[in-house]
Amino acid sequence: MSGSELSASPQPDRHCDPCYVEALVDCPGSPQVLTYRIPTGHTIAVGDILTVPLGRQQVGAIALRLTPDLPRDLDPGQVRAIEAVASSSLFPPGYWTLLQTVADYYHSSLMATIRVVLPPGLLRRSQKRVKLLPPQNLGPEAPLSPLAQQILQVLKSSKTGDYSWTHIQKKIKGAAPGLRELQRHQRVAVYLQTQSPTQPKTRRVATLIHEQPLASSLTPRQQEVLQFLKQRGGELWAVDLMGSTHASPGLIQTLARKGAIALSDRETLRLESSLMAADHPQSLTLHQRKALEAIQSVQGFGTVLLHGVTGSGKTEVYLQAIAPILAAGQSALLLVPEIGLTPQISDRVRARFGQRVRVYHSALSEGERYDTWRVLLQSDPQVVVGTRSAIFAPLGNLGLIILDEEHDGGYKQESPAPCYHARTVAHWRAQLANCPLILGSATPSLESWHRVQAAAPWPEAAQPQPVVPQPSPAAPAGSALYVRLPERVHAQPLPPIVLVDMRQELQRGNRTLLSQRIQQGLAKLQAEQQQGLLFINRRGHSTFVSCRSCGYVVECPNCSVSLTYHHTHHPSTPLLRCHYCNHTAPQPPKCPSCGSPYFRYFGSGTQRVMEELREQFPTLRVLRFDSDTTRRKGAHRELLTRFSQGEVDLMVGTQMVTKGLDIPQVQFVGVLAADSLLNLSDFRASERTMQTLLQVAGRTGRGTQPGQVVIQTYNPEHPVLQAVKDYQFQAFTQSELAMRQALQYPPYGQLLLLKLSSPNPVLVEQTAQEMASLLREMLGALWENFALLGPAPAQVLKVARRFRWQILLKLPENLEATPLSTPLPLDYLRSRCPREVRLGIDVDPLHFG
Ligand SMILES: Nc1ncnc2c1ncn2[C@@H]1O[C@H](COP(=O)(O)OP(=O)(O)OP(=O)(O)O)[C@@H](O)[C@H]1O
Ligand SMILES: [Zn+2]
Ligand SMILES: [Zn+2]
Repeated sequence: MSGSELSASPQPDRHCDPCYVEALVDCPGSPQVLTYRIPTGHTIAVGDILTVPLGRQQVGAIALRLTPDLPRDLDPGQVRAIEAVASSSLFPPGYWTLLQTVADYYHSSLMATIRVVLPPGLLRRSQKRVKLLPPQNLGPEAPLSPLAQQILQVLKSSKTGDYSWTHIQKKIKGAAPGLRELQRHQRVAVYLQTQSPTQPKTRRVATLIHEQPLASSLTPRQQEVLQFLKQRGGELWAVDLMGSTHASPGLIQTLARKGAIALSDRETLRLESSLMAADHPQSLTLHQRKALEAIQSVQGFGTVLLHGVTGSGKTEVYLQAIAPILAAGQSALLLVPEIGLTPQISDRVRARFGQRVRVYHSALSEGERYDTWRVLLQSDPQVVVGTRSAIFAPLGNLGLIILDEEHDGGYKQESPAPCYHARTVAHWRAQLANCPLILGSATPSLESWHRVQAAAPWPEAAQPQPVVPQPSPAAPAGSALYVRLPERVHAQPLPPIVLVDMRQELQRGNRTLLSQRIQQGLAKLQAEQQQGLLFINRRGHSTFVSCRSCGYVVECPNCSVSLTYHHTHHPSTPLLRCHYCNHTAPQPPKCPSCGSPYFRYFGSGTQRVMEELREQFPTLRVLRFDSDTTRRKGAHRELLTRFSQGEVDLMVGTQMVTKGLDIPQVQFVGVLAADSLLNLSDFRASERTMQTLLQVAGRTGRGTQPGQVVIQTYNPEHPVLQAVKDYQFQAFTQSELAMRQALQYPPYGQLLLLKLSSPNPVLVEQTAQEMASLLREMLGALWENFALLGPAPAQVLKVARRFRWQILLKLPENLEATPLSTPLPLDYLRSRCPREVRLGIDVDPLHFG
């Protein structure tokens, strides 16, 4: 299997007999591919989880390849047989091709890919167990050796007559011959138990049987509880019934005794679910209808870039595109870039499709992930809503993939390897499933924009050609459609954007964080019963703390960055925290260097703004929404509900407030320091600024009133800010693309970042230099326009006591979603890397820190 052969492989032959299997074995330390014999009578398919012998242990393995022949160098006598198939049919067809493609393209191993993708514990060891068999009356029992009798004694001491083999071995030295003897005499059975990572969870369910049981009469209170149960469809979890009716467990028991209800334990899957009022498809606007038609015109694989301004009703288009897929018995995947967006979107999807909706993201517990995986494997049509890892959800019959906010950096995995981008993987997955891929955004990425540039906008475009699954993962040019939703659903105007020059504010004597315009906006909120959002690019209190007399800055002992001041609420101790390694220390009362008690706080994080708001607007009800306040499970949903129900006037937050919120009462959006977005030393800074600002602006004016956006900056003439002010997305994109082309940055060339780190600062620098010259030599011969930038120390040289260097490769071809045509000598580089130096590879990197 190689990355360039991307076609769904047919289900492997299940009757390969006799034959061998190459299995990826979960060896301690590093996984290996080993060959095993398949005992006659066993059938195995690629992807089955196996239990195989390794040394004296039984370990987990995944069947990778079935083969009739042994490799020459293996002696058939030495090849061991697999012990058992622990579970089969765990993966949909084509799934292994997808994983192999990911591993190849991102220069990672298949095992690393599997670890990122599969629910943890799927490969966990199965356990060999021994159990007593009931005595058989086959005449006089044969005499047993003392060793065998000893084993029997141990087994008899167990209530269930059953122990793990490890336990028996611990009790009795050299027990193996005894066990064989007992097996021969059919006194014991040896079996394998796969350790399910979690036990199935059961819950008590109450089911209505008789409203008026004949045998005995019911009290009014009991009738009341029954009525409630009836209204809710006749079946509820017992805890929910008690919770909603305030009935005691005793009352529920009585109802069961009287024959009015039945109580039973039912296995529950740990799946998120909430009761949703059902909703119905909206009648589409003209633009939405055209977009839907375009999507439905795609036969087989093809991409559709849905470019719809904020509030244009993209979600409704997604929902109506999903409906016929489900009706046809297929499943759909809907991805969002950030976990904070899953409650909002999954609520909307559930309201439409009810119980067929599953939520899948990495913050699920081990048990939840495992359970969801099990449910997804059933063939029912389902909708999976999730973050980037959900692109690997094991749906068999996939009919549609949608990436909402496709431009968002949250789709890129930073660590651990493989550093995949869900959009790139989505292309491959859609291709394998031969289904459409919708990329939706108000501010498409330059990558996606570039891809469809050649395509004329629908419906002027020529009818897209029927798409045959392509042998190469690159999207065939003919199947990329571009569809626009140019206006909001009720044709509301986009909110006007005002740039405020903070230099002038200072001249006028305003030294606070809030310009006059923002102050005015906030002052109106309560009076007019409206809500507002305040966006700050940073969390925490301030970027750093320094001594007023000597300038000393408190730094992280492990990383070369200053610590950030955190002060959640008043009586709590102010803390200094490192945003790289999470090192935390109390704020020192005196300067460690000169002893002065006076400190200065630079920058403006969410906490600092909260304090300033409290001083200037004491009655304003403010909510903080950032990664500090949303750490708890369920916190996102809770805070958003409080906000959407009008319990607060203003929400202050980081990136999280910029996306997805659809609340008509939001009439005001303030952006505190636009410059902090622009000044990132990254070639994508302009693109990201544009996207972030247009997204956050789009949160307002979604009701009947136009809304207002105020952006504070020290640099109002900046071309990006000017483009934002006039909503000149297209013009901006064109000029940005021209610049990228001139510099051969993506989407015109491909980047590859080699990241080296080591506790030894000298060694890591030396290794980086050596690798750079090796690469220059080897790649320079291959590509004329190839460029190697660096080696250079990473922006933050030291993180968690490791020194970091990097090498950036700029490769000339437009290779997004195409495995490199020329293999890089990365394995060779890895082999040249000293043990103390770690080498990480980031293909198509988004962050260069
Ligand atoms: N055809 C329609 N008729 C009436 N209301 C609609 C229609 N389509 C969408 N809406 C409503 O318009 C609002 C905005 O839609 P939606 O949130 O889907 O926009 P969006 O394009 O996803 O926005 P954003 O990119 O800003 O998140 C929602 O409240 C939605 O219920
Ligand atoms: Zn000092
Ligand atoms: Zn640190």
